[in-house]
Amino acid sequence: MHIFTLAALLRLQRGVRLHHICQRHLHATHATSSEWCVGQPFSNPLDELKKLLQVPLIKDENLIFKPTQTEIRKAQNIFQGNRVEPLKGIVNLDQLPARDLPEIAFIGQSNVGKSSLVKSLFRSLNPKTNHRLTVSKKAGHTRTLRFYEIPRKFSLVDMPGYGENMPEHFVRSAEAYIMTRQTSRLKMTFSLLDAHRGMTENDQEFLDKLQNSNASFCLVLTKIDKVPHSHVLRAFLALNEYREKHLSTALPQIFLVSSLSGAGIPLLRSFIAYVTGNIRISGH
Ligand SMILES: Nc1nc2c(ncn2[C@@H]2O[C@H](COP(=O)(O)OP(=O)(O)OP(=O)(O)O)[C@@H](O)[C@H]2O)c(=O)[nH]1
Repeated sequence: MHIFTLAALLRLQRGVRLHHICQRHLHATHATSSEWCVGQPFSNPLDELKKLLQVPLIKDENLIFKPTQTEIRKAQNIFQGNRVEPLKGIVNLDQLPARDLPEIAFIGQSNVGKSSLVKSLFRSLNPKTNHRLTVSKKAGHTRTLRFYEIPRKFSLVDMPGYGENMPEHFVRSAEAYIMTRQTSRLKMTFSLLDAHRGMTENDQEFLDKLQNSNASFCLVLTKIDKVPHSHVLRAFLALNEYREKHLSTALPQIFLVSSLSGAGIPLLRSFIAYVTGNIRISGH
């Protein structure tokens, strides 16, 4: 039986030192991006990583968000079957949208893949959004808070990145939005980290700020297509260990995604639909 509830997850802390276990039990592998189970209606890339370890990757499976295929399809319909309205980018918080919708924010180092992820969540059936959401190899491309609204359901907020080419207004725009908006509309902040680069000092600094702010946040490893599974596993375990030691308010679930291949995207859509109150998940 699932015991997953958001409130319960926020209280949970576990003390497993998986990183060290990993060093002893990791199978050598050169599996590549194409081997993530992208085509399956429900596929959590974490399931692929489990095959690389001889010990459980997750101590308590009950903590993992596991929607049914019907629930995943419902979430899919919300993202792909509705009109998406890209709003004008803002920098000043007094210009925040007035509409009373739940909001979800994506934050992370510049170039980590925030815009690509938002684009991937809405992909294909919304050509207008695809057109308006631009990505770039150049770090620091996104300069403003950009809201993508599904009317009457929720808004996704793409943010400028911290680190290289960070806009000078970052602290009073992006950071202030996350720290203050959580008391009203912001339901979850997704903190993105690059599976290829691993966690950087900038990431640690920002995650520590999130922890101290009591924001509801969870971690996402991006670009999992870019490196072998063994590399993703190491990045996952290092991040999980940091979470267990330092980020007691982060949700235990770490999402793995590739905006390029689509791996992990249906699961993330379901989670967003769930935390914004747009679908119910059985047993949770
Ligand atoms: N291989 C791979 N490349 C990706 C993925 N997601 C993003 N990228 C690439 O990474 C670069 C940066 O992507 P963006 O989505 O613009 O990153 P961002 O975090 O919004 O960047 P800033 O606007 O600089 O903050 C682009 O060249 C993307 O094509 C992914 O899942 N896999």
